[in-house]
This record gives sequence, C-alpha cells and structure tokens, in this order.
Amino acid sequence: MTVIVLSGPIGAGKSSLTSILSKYLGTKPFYESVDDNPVLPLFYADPKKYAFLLQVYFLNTRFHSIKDALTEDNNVLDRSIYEDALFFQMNADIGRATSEEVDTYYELLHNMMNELERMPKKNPDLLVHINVSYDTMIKRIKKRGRPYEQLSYDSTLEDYYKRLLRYYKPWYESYDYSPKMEIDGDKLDFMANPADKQIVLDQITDKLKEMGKLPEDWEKPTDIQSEA
Ligand SMILES: Nc1ncnc2c1ncn2[C@@H]1O[C@H](COP(=O)(O)OP(=O)(O)OP(=O)(O)O)[C@@H](O)[C@H]1O
Ligand SMILES: Nc1nc(=O)c2ncn([C@H]3C[C@H](O)[C@@H](CO)O3)c2[nH]1
Repeated sequence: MTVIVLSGPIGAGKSSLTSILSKYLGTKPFYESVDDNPVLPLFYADPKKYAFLLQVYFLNTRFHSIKDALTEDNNVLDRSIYEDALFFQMNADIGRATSEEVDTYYELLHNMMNELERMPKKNPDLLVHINVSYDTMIKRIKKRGRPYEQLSYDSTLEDYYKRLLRYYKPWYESYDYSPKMEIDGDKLDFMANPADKQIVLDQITDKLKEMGKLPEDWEKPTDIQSEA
C-alpha cells in the first residue's frame, strides 16, 4: 500500500500531476473539492466573512479523503491535510478570522489529527511538493481561468498569492509526517512536454524505489502519452 500526497501553492499543478501520476502508477486519485465547492466563490467574493466557513469545509472534505486514502490500497491525493492550517493561519494573520474562530479551528484540527493517529496507517508514504515562482503561479491561474482567482477580480489577490508563497517555504521545510521531495514546477512542464513529464515521473518512482514503496506489481508503462 502506497499513499502519495501532493502539495504546493494555488495553480502549482497538483491536480494535473495527481491525474498523471495515478494513471502511471495504476493507483486511485483523490481530488480536492473545487468545482463542487459551494463556499469557494463566496470566500473570494467576501474573504473576511467566509474564511472560517471555507476552512471548515476544506478540513472536513480533506479528512474524509485522507481517511479513505489511508485505509484503501494505493492512492494519490492532490493536496495534503497538513496544508490546511497554513491557509487558515495566513488568513487569520491578515484579519480574516476572529480569535474565537481561530481557537475553534485549532481545536477541531487537533481532534481530527488525533483521529488519524489512531488509524493503522497514520501518515502518507511520500509528500511530493511542487515549487513554483509567483510568475508561474499567475500564468497557471490565468490558464485555468477560474474567474474568482484572477488578479482582475480583486486587487488584493496579488498580495494574497505572494504571501501564500512566503508561507509555503517554512511549511515545506518543517514538514515531517513522511519522507518528502520537491519538483521544480517552473522548469518542468509536465503537461505539454513529454520529456519533462518522464523526468518528473522518474524522480517520483526513483524516490519510491529507494524507499521500497513502489507497488510490487507495478511495471513501468512504455507509452506515457496516455497518462495525461
Ligand atoms: N508543469 C506544468 N506545466 C504547464 N502547465 C501546467 C503545469 N502544471 C499545471 N499546469 C496547468 O496549470 C493550470 C493549473 O494546474 P492545476 O489545476 O493542476 O493546479 P493545482 O495545483 O491543482 O491548483 P489548485 O491549488 O488551485 O487546485 C492548469 O491549467 C494546468 O493545465
Ligand atoms: N482559504 C483557503 N483555505 C484552504 O485550505 C484552501 N485550500 C484550497 N484553497 C483554494 C485555493 C484555490 O483557489 C482553490 C483550489 O485549491 O481553493 C483554499 N483556500
């Protein structure tokens, strides 16, 4: 059983790589709730009002996914539950949560993490972090085109995204729930360039091999074009 979680800022390529990687390894993908998330557009329209509700919504859906992923066989999750507090803390730091909301959130998070501690498998096997610069992040956000994430939608988003990148660096450095590795999301265009895609897949499978975590019955696919 091998559970891989991806991490990285907005638009880094987590969902895309989750799809590619799960097909390549023949495992099950779990996606963050975005297009079916009723609170996300409300949050971008009025962050102060909805930051807490959005966080509870995400925490709940992430808890479900990680519980399923840790009990089923081989999986790839497109964002880790460990990034939840990063987002909330950042929003709280810029005044989008009351002290009561902050206290309630951390108590709830603590309770949920304790539940995970009780599971036979407590942590993922590997965290794959996609690093991107601000320019790449904005290019990808534009390319994907969710209206409420565009810089033209809200003049404070530039600061929000730059701040998010600053929070990710120490977060990744202190992450210690599992082995971890970084992918260079600026250099490696694993969506459009097959050679880059193979480099990324080799980096991940080499790491799994080194850890003895490559699924036993896995055979390297010969045609990666079909993994997109
Ligand atoms: N390495 C890459 N090279 C080129 N384009 C990419 C790359 N990764 C992702 N993209 C494109 O960038 C956009 C955002 O990618 P994706 O939705 O996978 O990001 P994400 O990290 O899951 O974002 P979010 O955090 O918002 O869920 C998509 O249009 C995708 O096709
Ligand atoms: N506030 C907040 N807290 C989270 O935990 C969180 N997780 C994801 N997101 C936002 C980023 C993308 O717009 C979109 C898809 O990742 O959802 C979040 N926003």
